[in-house]
Amino acid sequence: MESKDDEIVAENGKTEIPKDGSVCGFDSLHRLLQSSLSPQLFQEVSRLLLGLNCGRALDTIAIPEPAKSLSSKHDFDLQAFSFRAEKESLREPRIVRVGLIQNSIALPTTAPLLDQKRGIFQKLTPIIEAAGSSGVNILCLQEAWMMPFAFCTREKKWDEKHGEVIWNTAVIIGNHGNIIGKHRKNHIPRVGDFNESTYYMEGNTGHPVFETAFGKIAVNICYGRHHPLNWLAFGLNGAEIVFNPSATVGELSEPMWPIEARNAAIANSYFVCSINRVGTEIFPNPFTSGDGKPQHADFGHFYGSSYISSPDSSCTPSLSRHKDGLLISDMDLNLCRQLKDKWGFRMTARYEIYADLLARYLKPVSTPSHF
Ligand SMILES: NC(=O)NCCC(=O)O
Repeated sequence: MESKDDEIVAENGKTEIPKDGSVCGFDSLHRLLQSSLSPQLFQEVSRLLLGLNCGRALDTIAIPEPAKSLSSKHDFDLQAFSFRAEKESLREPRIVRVGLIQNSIALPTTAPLLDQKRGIFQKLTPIIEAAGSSGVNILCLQEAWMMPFAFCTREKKWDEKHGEVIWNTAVIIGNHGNIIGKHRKNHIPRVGDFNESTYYMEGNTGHPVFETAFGKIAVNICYGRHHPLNWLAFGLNGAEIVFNPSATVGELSEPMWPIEARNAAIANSYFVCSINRVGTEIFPNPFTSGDGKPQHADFGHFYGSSYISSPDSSCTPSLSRHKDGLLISDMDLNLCRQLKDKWGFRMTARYEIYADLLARYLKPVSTPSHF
């Protein structure tokens, strides 16, 4: 449901941010534009904002009735698109259907941990069923999807089983329930309230790419999206789709969100699937983060807005800024090779120069003996 009831500009001239996390009463910027502009203007604005895929706007996919009714019954955003590739003479299209789920937590952070986990499982069940009934081949959830993003308070309340080295790990599960592999988050943030380095260490799994029945996939966990060489490494290892399960808040990163993943998709000729959690999570004990802000108990608004970027620079509209959601997309993986051939970024790269620079940059500088 869309409403325009929220005031956008207050009497003092300052922009008011709606407290429900909507974009002035709309689910997303795209929906705001759609409702505010004439169809012709909206089409032109969408072309400029989202780009074109093989010269045309993305097609939407007809969503099966069972998925539609789950979305209206459980009030989650549901959108579906399709990225095409040019027809090739030697290869058949390689179309894979991907689903991304964004969600808020189900219970207050003060509820017993197991109840919280159960609550999230319960709210995710219909969304996962909608993905299944839509024929999704690969489904990705957000970072730390089964818990509040509690890595702000620096408190540690767990038993001795968790006392040793911990990593933030994404597990890749095959379509027979088998574990295909895992990836441990490479870059751990120390920014704003993201005090994650208190909890877990930098990953040691490198940049694995998993060869699945549906394509070569990799996972770049959240803050890793700010590191272009991290994206590059997944590309050099052969990824065709890189998932970026995230947890980030509006005040910190929202202007960066539509840019970084899209740029990575372009620069590395692969698809990027960006997922962010939804909602405001409030913790029992106020905390500070050494950034001069007064102590506070909430993490700010996790702004959802999950979306998919393609190697040809087109992207889907994003999911809701404040509601749970499922984004489905078909993608013809032949597009990765086609864009490599067109732009030749891999061929024209000067890796030897960068390798040399990095080797020199990493050499220890000699320090005076009195240090
Ligand atoms: N979860 C996480 O790494 N968040 C860091 C903040 C950001 O990268 O926007």
